[in-house]
Amino acid sequence: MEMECLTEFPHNHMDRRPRKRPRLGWDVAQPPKAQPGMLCGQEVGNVTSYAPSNHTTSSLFVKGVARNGSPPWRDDDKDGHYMFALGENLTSRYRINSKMGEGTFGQVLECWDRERKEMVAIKIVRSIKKYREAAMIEIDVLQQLAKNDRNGARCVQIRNWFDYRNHICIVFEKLGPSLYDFLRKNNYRSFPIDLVRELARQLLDCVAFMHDLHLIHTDLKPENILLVSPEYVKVPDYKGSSRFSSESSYFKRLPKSSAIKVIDFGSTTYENQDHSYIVSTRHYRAPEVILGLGWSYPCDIWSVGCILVELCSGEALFQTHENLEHLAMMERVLGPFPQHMLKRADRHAEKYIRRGRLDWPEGATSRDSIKAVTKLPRLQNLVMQHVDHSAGDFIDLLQGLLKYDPTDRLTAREALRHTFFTRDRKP
Ligand SMILES: Nc1ncnc2c1ncn2[C@@H]1O[C@H](COP(=O)(O)OP(=O)(O)OP(=O)(O)O)[C@@H](O)[C@H]1O
Repeated sequence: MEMECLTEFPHNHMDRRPRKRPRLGWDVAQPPKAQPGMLCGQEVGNVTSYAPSNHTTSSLFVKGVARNGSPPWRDDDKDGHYMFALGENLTSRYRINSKMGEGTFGQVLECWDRERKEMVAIKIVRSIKKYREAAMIEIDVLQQLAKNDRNGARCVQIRNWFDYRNHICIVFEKLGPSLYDFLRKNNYRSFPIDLVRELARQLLDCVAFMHDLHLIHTDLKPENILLVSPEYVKVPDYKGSSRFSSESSYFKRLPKSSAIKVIDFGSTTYENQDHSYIVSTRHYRAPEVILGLGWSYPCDIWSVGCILVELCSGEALFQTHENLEHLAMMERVLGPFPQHMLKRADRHAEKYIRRGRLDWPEGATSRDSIKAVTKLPRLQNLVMQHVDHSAGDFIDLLQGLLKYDPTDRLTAREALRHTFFTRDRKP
């Protein structure tokens, strides 16, 4: 089999399913006030020496500009994002190399750490009170995860954090592309089932680890699962190619290593907190969240179920932006909701329910919406379209992860004992 080995996975973010806001270029505002890089945080992990790196010596200045110091002060953009130029410093310790991503909380920059002599990923949180506060909770969670995960193999490792010009900055080990980046670059081709199994095992292991610590991630999605390495191979793939296909569609990419880590603990919550508000990114949101029934650990398990279907089919399972359509899609793929869940729906969700059943298709907003729901296959058929072997085990696992009633849903530990993982498979 012909294989081409490549190393770099580009981080460009054009997306036909845009969930992250595309960012425009930054402008340069320049009040003269230059502020030194203020390092208020603490080194995290097994680094023994820590020296604040906010001092610069005259030898580092070139024509009055601190080569190893901080750039002149600039205003943030209107959303509170930090403005930067590639190549300049973020404190004297870190040099900005490229932009890796952006989310609701801020931007993630690839930076060179002069002290540890390695590339790191730094999340620069927006200078807005609620995001700063959420970042402090994320730091707390990251430190707790690091303390309990000795090998640091499941969750991204925090290296350091500091408060710089009113932006909380969290320094992470640098990881590779997200599973979503990978699917997108692969023209949304599915992953082979043996790879899905490896990814599923690690993801469930991470979720079980977090749940044991009484933590609920609440935002599991392919964007928040990163491959550790950017390396991939190209293998021939003639499935679905036509004579009009471009050459790239005859090949598909496969990661060289299946190792993954979970990121983004900005929405992580403790089990004993109030769980009535809306959580999760739409496509991965559990029915109890939509129906306002309250949620707990099982909402992560539902997200894992949706993610695994997406990895095996290449496409998000519930591509919708609307509650009633979303619930109707669930019924199409998984069968009718239990009456007792619809009866308990809160006041906001009552409008989707009529005489004890979902108000569908009567309540649909358009014909297109009805079409989008009707074209969805049953779960079994969807999996059978993409999986040749292990389909039975995989379907059974998914049915356990996607149980409507959260109390019936598999726990992460139960899922790890499922025959999809344990059955002896001779090569
Ligand atoms: N350690 C890392 N290594 C490489 N890339 C990273 C790392 N951490 C984050 N990224 C990239 O930056 C993006 C945004 O990161 P993250 O999800 O933590 O930000 P966020 O603002 O909390 O996002 P969200 O809007 O999903 O809450 C990720 O999708 C990923 O592409």
